[in-house]
Amino acid sequence: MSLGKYSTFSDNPSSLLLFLSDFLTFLILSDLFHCFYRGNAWLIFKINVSLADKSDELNMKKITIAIDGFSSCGKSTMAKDLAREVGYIYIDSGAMYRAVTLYSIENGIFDGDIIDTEKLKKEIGNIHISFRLNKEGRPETYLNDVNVEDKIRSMSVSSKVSPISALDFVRKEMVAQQQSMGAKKGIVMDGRDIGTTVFPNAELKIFVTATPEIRARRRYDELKAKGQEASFDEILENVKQRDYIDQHRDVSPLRKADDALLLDNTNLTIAQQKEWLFDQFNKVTN
Ligand SMILES: Nc1ncnc2c1ncn2[C@@H]1O[C@H](COP(=O)(O)OP(=O)(O)O)[C@@H](O)[C@H]1O
Ligand SMILES: Nc1ccn([C@H]2C[C@H](O)[C@@H](COP(=O)(O)OP(=O)(O)O)O2)c(=O)n1
Repeated sequence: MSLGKYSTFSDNPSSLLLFLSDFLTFLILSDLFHCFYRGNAWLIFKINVSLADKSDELNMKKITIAIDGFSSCGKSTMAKDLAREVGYIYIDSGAMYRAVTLYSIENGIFDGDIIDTEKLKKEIGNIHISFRLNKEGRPETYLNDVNVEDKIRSMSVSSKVSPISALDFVRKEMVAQQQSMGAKKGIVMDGRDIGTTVFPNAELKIFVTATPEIRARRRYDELKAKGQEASFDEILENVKQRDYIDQHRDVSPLRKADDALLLDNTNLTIAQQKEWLFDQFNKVTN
């Protein structure tokens, strides 16, 4: 039997070296081939996975998320976090009622605590509210193209916003604007009536609550951190008053939608409530 060029090991010992060197070359080449093949296979796998990811992204069902609850319990904090992470639009519906209140204060619609409803009704069409991202990517509220983000959080607005938001024609206008903002889904909106009136078919509804004292403490800390004048007792009183007015008004009173999940975050940190909300989002979307 011919062993070709290796047939004469015994005759020529150098042929053994030749055989070993060829064998080694074969091993190296086969290893290289393997690496190359596996490398390409890995690359193809990665391309497929990322294409699948992309198509998942493109086909992913966008949902509507409604977060309602009592004043100052952390609704917008959790809503903003979720919206940023999942690439949804975030709308603070309370900011819209606050902007209408600021407009009313600045345009002679208030006489003390009395509201000139006829004047406001005539002017409601002149009130244009929009949200724009600031340099840090956080949404800020604009009233007729003027940034009013800080002004609308002041105590003078907080103390007048509940009666303004109880007016039916104000609510009708705001709800219409909110519904058009959420027409394409992929939105997180927080407020008082989002799960009950604005988006009754929202796929995920959350109702947040915490004790009035802890909510007042959170708001107090926030105002202090911004360097604004604040009295804890005044804030606590305002929180309680607004809870009452918001729950007892005729139009869209604050209440938990039957299909909303209840979250009492009195003893939760911001990170814990964020994690809880993400879990709920994943349950609905996966
Ligand atoms: N779980 C929490 N623990 C402590 N502070 C919180 C928590 N959630 C929110 N906050 C803080 O409380 C304040 C009110 O929160 P915010 O999200 O504006 O409430 P809401 O939108 O319900 O009025 C903010 O300063 C926020 O940073
Ligand atoms: N969807 C909404 C959102 C807010 N409101 C009203 C009731 C609230 O007292 C005011 C202010 O809302 P906002 O969410 O800014 O109030 P807090 O941040 O919780 O203090 O607006 C409402 O009636 N309906």
